[in-house]
Amino acid sequence: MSSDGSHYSPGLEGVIAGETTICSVDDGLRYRGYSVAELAEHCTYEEVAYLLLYGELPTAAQLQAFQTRIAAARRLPLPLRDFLAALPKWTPPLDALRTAVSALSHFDQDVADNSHDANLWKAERLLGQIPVAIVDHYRLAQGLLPVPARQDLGQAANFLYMLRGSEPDPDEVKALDVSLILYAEHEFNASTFTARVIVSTWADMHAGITGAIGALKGPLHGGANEKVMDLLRAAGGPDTAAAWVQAALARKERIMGFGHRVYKSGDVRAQILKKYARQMAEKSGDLHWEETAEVIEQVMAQQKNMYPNLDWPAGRLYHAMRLDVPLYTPIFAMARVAGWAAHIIEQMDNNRLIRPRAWYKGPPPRPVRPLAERG
Ligand SMILES: CC(=O)SCCNC(=O)CCNC(=O)[C@H](O)C(C)(C)COP(=O)(O)OP(=O)(O)OC[C@H]1O[C@@H](n2cnc3c(N)ncnc32)[C@H](O)[C@@H]1OP(=O)(O)O
Ligand SMILES: O=C([O-])CC(=O)C(=O)O
Repeated sequence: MSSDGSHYSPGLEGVIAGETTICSVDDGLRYRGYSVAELAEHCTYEEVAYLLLYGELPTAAQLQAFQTRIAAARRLPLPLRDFLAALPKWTPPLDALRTAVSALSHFDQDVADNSHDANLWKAERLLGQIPVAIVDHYRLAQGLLPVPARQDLGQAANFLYMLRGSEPDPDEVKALDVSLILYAEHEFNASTFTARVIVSTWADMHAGITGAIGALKGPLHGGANEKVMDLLRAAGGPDTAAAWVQAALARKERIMGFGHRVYKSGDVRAQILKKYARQMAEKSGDLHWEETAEVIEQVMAQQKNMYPNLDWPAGRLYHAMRLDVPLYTPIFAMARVAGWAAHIIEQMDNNRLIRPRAWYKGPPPRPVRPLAERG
């Protein structure tokens, strides 16, 4: 293929860069053929993670065994916990998680085994370890002792339990669980594609997921959910939000939580999670930010024909649940690890090195002048 740009699409927009059986975005969002709306209504995050990794929804016995294996992995090697405690207090939780996943590779006996089975074992262990890494680091940074994980709780409930050290509220567990399901997978998004590129060199699961967390950080991708509350606070309230967003658009600012590379007329996940964000705000007795968000949605639709993505309700939901903002992108990572791992396994099971070409726009061929002749 020539490098003259005839196949070039900036940002790879619209380019089919691989095959997958995990997720489709064309006919509504589906994981392995199931609509996310149905999965969010009828399943738990663990059922969905099993579906993504193994290709089918689990039977009750398969789910029980899967949950037991994940729960058994819910602890960190002590040297890693000590290292997390030693990080500067201002270390962003997502950066600490990226470091933790990289460090976990040194303690995993199967790190160099890229077989299908070993990749599944490593994925299950990471499903158990990642929430612990997030919460242990968070508590240690606040001078609090980590709370040991519970074996009897699902991912959402155990996360809230470890964070607060108290029995989690069932409504909060359900809302967080739905957000984890909706965040779990999304085809060839930037972080998943990063993971696939990394493992296409025959690196390993931990390398792929460490890189994926790095890619997730940016505010054009996972980092957007941490910007939502800043934006709402800047907008002030329902009475000032329209003028604020119009002025922000006039300044050519991006409204975080709006727009999407694939969805140009709305993201079904944002509709699903909006209901939970509102319910949780009602429960907290404060609808101020829901009402402010409503005004911003109207202005964005009218003026830009642009609609919310999943990060928009997720930021508000987590705020209504009294979670600190720097935990929001780590929660995205804790959910997306199922999708990342499924894609890593799919890539490695049928691998070809991912190595595209670039359209060269630099200087034409020219001779090297010896150092003494330059200047
Ligand atoms: C779960 C997720 O990770 S979803 C993504 C989360 N990210 C965000 O919410 C960040 C805000 N959104 C954005 O920046 C974008 O919509 C993206 C990056 C998500 C997708 O954008 P792309 O498909 O690459 O479109 P692109 O960045 O080329 O933007 C096209 C035009 O729309 C504008 N635009 C895109 N998103 C927004 C936005 N949120 N607010 C205002 N304008 C926007 C751009 O400024 C650009 O305008 P121009 O043509 O006048 O320069
Ligand atoms: O698909 C994308 O570009 C971004 C993403 O991860 C998502 O929407 O969940």
